[in-house]
Amino acid sequence: MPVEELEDRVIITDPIDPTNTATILKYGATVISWKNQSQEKLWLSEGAHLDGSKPVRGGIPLVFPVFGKQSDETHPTFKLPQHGFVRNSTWEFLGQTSENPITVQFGLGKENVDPEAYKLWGEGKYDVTLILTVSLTKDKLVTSIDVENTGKDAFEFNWLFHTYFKIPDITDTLVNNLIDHQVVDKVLGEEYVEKAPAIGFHEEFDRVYKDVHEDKTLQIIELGKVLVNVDRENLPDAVVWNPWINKSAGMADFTPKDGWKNMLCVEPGHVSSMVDLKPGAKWTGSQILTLGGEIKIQANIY
Ligand SMILES: O=P(O)(O)OC[C@H]1O[C@@H](O)[C@H](O)[C@@H](O)[C@@H]1O
Repeated sequence: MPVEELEDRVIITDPIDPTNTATILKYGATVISWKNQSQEKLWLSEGAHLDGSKPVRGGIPLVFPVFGKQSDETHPTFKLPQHGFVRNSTWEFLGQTSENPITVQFGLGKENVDPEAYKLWGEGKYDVTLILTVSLTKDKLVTSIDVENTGKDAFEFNWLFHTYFKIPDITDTLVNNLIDHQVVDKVLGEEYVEKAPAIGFHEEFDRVYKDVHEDKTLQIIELGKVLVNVDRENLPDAVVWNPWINKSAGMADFTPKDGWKNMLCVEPGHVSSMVDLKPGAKWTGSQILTLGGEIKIQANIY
């Protein structure tokens, strides 16, 4: 069956090769598994809560309308909890929209969000409709988000696909094509220009790369082999995160405790600035994940 709807999740299967599947939890519309030839490509904590009691630690949680915790106390998103309210709301399964590539959609409106949480966003005056489209082919997983302002007031938001990749060993892993981009280093509390042609990992890592041109493919490379290519449409920023030893130890839902060795978040988003959406307007952003292929080196020519 190419689309199987269970009570709490939807499983999609590539009609050409049934060893390619994706599982989307209705809670948060979180993609919790992407298997290619039966091999899992996303990292999911063994301690992740999948029962709707907490945002999922792993997979592809969705971040909206605020990334992190807003520090500007005058902004209408400032009261919201870290990463907003869509990762912890239950989305509606809207059904299948295409057979090949197998594609499904999930929707979220004000009525699906806990009213107490919604009130924290601009005193609850905004109206928004979000549609998540998930599409799976042989070697690709595409997630696209449509944000529509269905209310009378303009609003501003961040968007982020908080993607956790499963990797064999973080110390053997590089991410390329971020050279010469402005970066906010949240660990050092500094902003500078990235000078490494490929970044490596040997301690806690939490950086927001700003305005990375869309033509840049971010490749996760392990021992000279491309694991996955991360492409983006309308998502100018990329967060790269690994909590390492101490941060992982402090997260109750992060298990096994040495799981940081086998995960890396590369997160396409619109987070260093906010999207301003007028009443009636619509905005779309996509994350395109493609497995394998050649190493591609791209300098900052923009
Ligand atoms: O624990 P949370 O809310 O899921 O956030 C996880 C991480 O998400 C990343 O996107 C942030 O850059 C990190 O600073 C943060 O720690």
